[in-house]
Amino acid sequence: MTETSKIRNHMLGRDEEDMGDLEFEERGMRSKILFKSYNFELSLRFIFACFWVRLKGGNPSHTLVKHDMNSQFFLDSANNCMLASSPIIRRQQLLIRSLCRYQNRNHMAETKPEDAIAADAEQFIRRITPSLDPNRHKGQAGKIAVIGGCREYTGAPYFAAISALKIGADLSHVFCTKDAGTVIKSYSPELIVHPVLEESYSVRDDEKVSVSRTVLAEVAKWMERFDCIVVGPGLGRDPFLLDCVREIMKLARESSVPLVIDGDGLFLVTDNLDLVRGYPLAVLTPNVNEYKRLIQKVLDCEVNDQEAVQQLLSLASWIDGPTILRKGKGDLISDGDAFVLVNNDGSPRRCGGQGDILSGSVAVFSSWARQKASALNEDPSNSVQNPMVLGCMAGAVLLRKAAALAFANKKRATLTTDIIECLGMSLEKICPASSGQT
Ligand SMILES: NC(=O)C1=CN([C@@H]2O[C@H](COP(=O)(O)OP(=O)(O)OC[C@H]3O[C@@H](n4cnc5c(N)ncnc54)[C@H](OP(=O)(O)O)[C@@H]3O)[C@@H](O)[C@H]2O)[C@@H](O)CC1
Ligand SMILES: Nc1ncnc2c1ncn2[C@@H]1O[C@H](COP(=O)(O)OP(=O)(O)OP(=O)(O)O)[C@@H](O)[C@H]1O
Ligand SMILES: [Mg+2]
Repeated sequence: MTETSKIRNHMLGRDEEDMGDLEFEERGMRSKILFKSYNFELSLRFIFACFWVRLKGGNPSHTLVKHDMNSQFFLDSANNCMLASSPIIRRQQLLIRSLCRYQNRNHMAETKPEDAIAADAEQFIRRITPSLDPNRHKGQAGKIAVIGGCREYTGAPYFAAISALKIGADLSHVFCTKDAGTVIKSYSPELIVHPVLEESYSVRDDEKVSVSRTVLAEVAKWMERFDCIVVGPGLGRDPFLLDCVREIMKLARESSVPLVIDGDGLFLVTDNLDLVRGYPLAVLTPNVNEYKRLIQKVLDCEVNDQEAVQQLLSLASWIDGPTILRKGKGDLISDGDAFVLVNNDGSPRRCGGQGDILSGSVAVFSSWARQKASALNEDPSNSVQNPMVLGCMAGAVLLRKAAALAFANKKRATLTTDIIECLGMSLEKICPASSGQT
C-alpha cells in the first residue's frame, strides 16, 4: 500500500462522507503529497494522519497542506511541521500584508513604495560592496564562472561573465563548448574561456562515458576556486551536454559552491529538482516561460498572477532552500521565508540578454553578501539576512538602474551591450569608488 493510500485510509476513519471537499493528489517525486482543503479541521486531520503514517515507518519527504488562502502547513523531510502560527508562516503573512499595504498606499499616491524599497536596496549595496583597498589581492573581490555557450548562443554567457567583471569581480571564467570558445574569446580578452563542453553531435556513443569524465575533471580542477557559478546562459538543450552539466552541478553542491541557475540551466533543473532541492546556496532566476514550467512541474498548476506572492512563497517552500527570483515587470524574490519586490525604473526595451546581465550580477552580489556576512559573523541560517536573497535584490536593482540609464541615452536603439556599459556608472551613483567604505 502506498504512503498516500495509508494516509487516506487513516483519515477516512469511520465517517467517509466528511471527505467531501478534499482534493488529494499523490505526486511523483519522492512521494510528495499535496492536500488542499477549505476545511480547517480536515487539514489538521491530514497532518495528524501524516504523522501517524510516518510513525509507522512511511516517509513522504515533503507534504504540503493548503487550507484556503490564509493558512498553509508544510511538513518537511525531518517531519517538522510548520503550522500557521509558526514564525515562518507569520513572517510570510506579514510580508504579504506589507506588500498589500504598499500597493494600497501607492494607489492613494501617498508614497512611492518602489522608491523606499530601492533606497533600502541601495543602502544594502553600499554595505556589501568591497572597498577598493590597495591591500586586497586579486580574487578577493570575487571569482565567478559561467557554464554556458554553445553553437547557437555565444552572446548569453558573454553578457553574464562580462557583467560580473564590470560590477567588480576580479576574475570571470566561461566553460563552454568547443565551437563557442573562440567566438567568446574574441568578444573580450578579459574573460578566461575553457572550451571543454561537448555536444552529442561531436561525440560517438562509445566515447560518451570517457568524454563525460574528462569534462567533469576539467571543471573539477577549478571548482573550489569559484565564489559562485552561473549555470545556463546560452547552454542549449543538447541531452549529452545537459548530462555533463548535471554532474558538474552535483560536484558544485558537494563542494558548497553557490549556484545561480538561469536559462537552459533552469530547463535542466526543472526536470531534475533534486539538483537544488534543500540547497540554500542556489538561486533560480526564471523568466516568464521558465517560471511557468517550474510552477507546472512543482505545484502542478498554472501561474496565478492574482496570487503571485503566495504562489512564489509556495514554490520556494516546495523547493526548500533555493532563492527564486521571478523576473518581470517587477522582480519578485523569495527563499520561501523572506519576500522582496524590486520594481525601480528599468528600460521599456525588452531586448534579449538582460536576464544574462542579471545572472552575472546576482552571482557577484551574493558572493559579496556572503563574504560580508562571514566577516561580521552573521548567522547564515537566518533567512532575513539570507545573502542569496540580498544578492538577488542588489542585482535586480542595479540591472534596472543601468537599463534605465542606457534607455535615457539610446532610446529605441538600446541594446544589452549598452546596458552593460551603464553598470559601472549606475553602481558609482550608489556606491562611489572613492567612498572608501568597508
Ligand atoms: N544573445 C544570446 O546569445 C542570447 C541567448 N539567450 C539564451 O537563449 C536560450 C533560450 O532562452 P530564452 O530566454 O530565449 O528562452 P525562453 O524565453 O524560455 O524560450 C522562448 C521560446 O523558445 C523555446 N526554446 C528555447 N530554447 C529552445 C531549444 N533549445 N529548443 C526548442 N525550443 C526552445 C521555448 O520553448 P519551451 O521552453 O517552452 O520548450 C520558448 O517557447 C538560453 O540559453 C538563453 O540563455 C538569451 O539569454 C538571450 C540572449
Ligand atoms: N516589463 C518589464 N519592465 C521593466 N523591466 C523588466 C520588465 N521585464 C523584465 N524586466 C527586467 O529585465 C530583467 C530580465 O528579464 P527577462 O524577462 O527579459 O529575462 P530573460 O528572458 O531571461 O532575458 P534573456 O533574454 O537574457 O534570457 C528582469 O530581471 C527585470 O529587471
Ligand atoms: Mg534568460
